[in-house]
Amino acid sequence: MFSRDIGIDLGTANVLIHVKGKGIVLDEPSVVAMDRNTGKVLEVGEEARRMVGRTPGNIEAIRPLKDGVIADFDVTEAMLKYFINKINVKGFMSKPRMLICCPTNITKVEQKAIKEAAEKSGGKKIYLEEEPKVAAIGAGMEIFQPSGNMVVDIGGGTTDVAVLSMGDIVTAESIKMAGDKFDEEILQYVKRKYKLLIGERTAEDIKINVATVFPGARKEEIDIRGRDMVSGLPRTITIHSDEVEEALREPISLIVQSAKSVLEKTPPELSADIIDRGVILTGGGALLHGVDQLLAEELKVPVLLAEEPMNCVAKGTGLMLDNIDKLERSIV
Ligand SMILES: Nc1ncnc2c1ncn2[C@@H]1O[C@H](COP(=O)(O)OP(=O)(O)OP(=O)(O)O)[C@@H](O)[C@H]1O
Repeated sequence: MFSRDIGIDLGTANVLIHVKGKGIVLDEPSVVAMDRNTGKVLEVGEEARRMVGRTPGNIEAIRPLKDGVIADFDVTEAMLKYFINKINVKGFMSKPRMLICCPTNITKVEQKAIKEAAEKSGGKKIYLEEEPKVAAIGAGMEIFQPSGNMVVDIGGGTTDVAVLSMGDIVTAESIKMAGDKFDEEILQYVKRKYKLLIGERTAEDIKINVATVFPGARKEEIDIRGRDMVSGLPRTITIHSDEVEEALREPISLIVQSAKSVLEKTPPELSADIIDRGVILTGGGALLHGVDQLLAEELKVPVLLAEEPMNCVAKGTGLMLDNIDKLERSIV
């Protein structure tokens, strides 16, 4: 018999759904393709992502969550319902309880709206939880002990830095600098340096395949294609790791600064624990080459990359659902 509780990581870049007793059952990009004229949803998730930058005039591929906030609420609601229905085609979950992790900076009105959307998708009771806390739990940190744990969660839209103790956030910061902005910086760099226009997907390929943020730590190169800004014709160039390191130097320094400022506000006893336990990196952006090395050098504490960093929040919702009856009192 299947359990009825589900956990949802409603991310800027990806949505993951964890069903109690089954694990992660859905992992899809947060993209919706719509017909501009009729407002009809055409595709959701991976199929819609393939269309980004390749749609004809009447079709639009939308990312409804941007910069860690909900940019288009109706589309977010449609996407959430689509994914919940997708995992529940056989109707095995009637009236599940849902634990949803959504961007940190959303307003009370948006929180209420997400709850309503989840209720309309069949949820019996909806809980919302803060992302860094769930990411830390999913990364295996013992956050319920009276000791300091620090997590840096680098997603698509936001980076959340938090120090947790006894199950709660002690100090935290959330900045709108994460994976999407890295792509944008790479795109702008190629435009400036080579007068070549490239798409978001190409910029992401560069980031994943050749980028590093630790000077000299990676020596790769990749051929990329785009449109020459002068001739208007397609052109291929080769881009090297060192160039991408230069392009990402400023954006990554904002993440380093944010982590430093959280450490500066952390009570000394907890700081001492962080020296012993290290900082844990979660989120897809944590996979960016050299982030762990750079943070370790700058913060002067050990920095460890979580196992499967992109799944930490979804795994964390699963662990929280195991204790949901105990947690009911403490979460919204
Ligand atoms: N190997 C990699 N190297 C660098 N970046 C990567 C890698 N793999 C994935 N990413 C980036 O991780 C980001 C997505 O991470 P994740 O799924 O954790 O975000 P999210 O939870 O949807 O976002 P948010 O937490 O901001 O709402 C994307 O920007 C993606 O390009």
